[in-house]
Amino acid sequence: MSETISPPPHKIIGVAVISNDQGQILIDRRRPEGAMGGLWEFPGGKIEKGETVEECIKREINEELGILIEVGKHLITIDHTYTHLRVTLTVHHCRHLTGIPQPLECDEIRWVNLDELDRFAFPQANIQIIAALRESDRSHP
Ligand SMILES: Nc1nc2c([nH]c(=O)n2[C@H]2C[C@H](O)[C@@H](COP(=O)(O)OP(=O)(O)OP(=O)(O)O)O2)c(=O)[nH]1
Ligand SMILES: [Mg+2]
Repeated sequence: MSETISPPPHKIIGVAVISNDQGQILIDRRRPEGAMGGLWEFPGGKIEKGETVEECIKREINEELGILIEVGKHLITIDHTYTHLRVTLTVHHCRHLTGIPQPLECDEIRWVNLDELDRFAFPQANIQIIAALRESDRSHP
């Protein structure tokens, strides 16, 4: 009998690093159940058919947090393979426009300063996002 090895599922995700006028960044805590439960992340979700990454990010942020944002420059794209899952995270800088963020699909939301990010537990792939964010902050604070 032969066994076939299938590759892990691959999720293509648009991710927002949302800044406010105080220079803080919005992070959310994933619900305790399910994959990466309880870890903090930058809000975002799966790109739907026919959608650009910018459209996806805007839609997901409105669905998950009930706010409007402006999607700005591309920050970084990360391809990361977890034990049973591969993710491609396309991350954009975004600016908060209107609405108070609500935890509609997550456990908790916080506005944090860049130097506070180390206090929160993120998925492995986010190490590169946070490094890129610090780098971009150094070059244009
Ligand atoms: N939104 C977001 N997802 C991240 C980050 N880092 C990271 O590894 N991921 C992973 C976690 C998830 O597997 C995937 C995001 O997919 P998703 O939010 O659409 O899906 P999910 O797993 O929460 O839930 P589901 O809709 O598949 O049931 O990307 C991050 O900073 N933000
Ligand atoms: Mg999501």
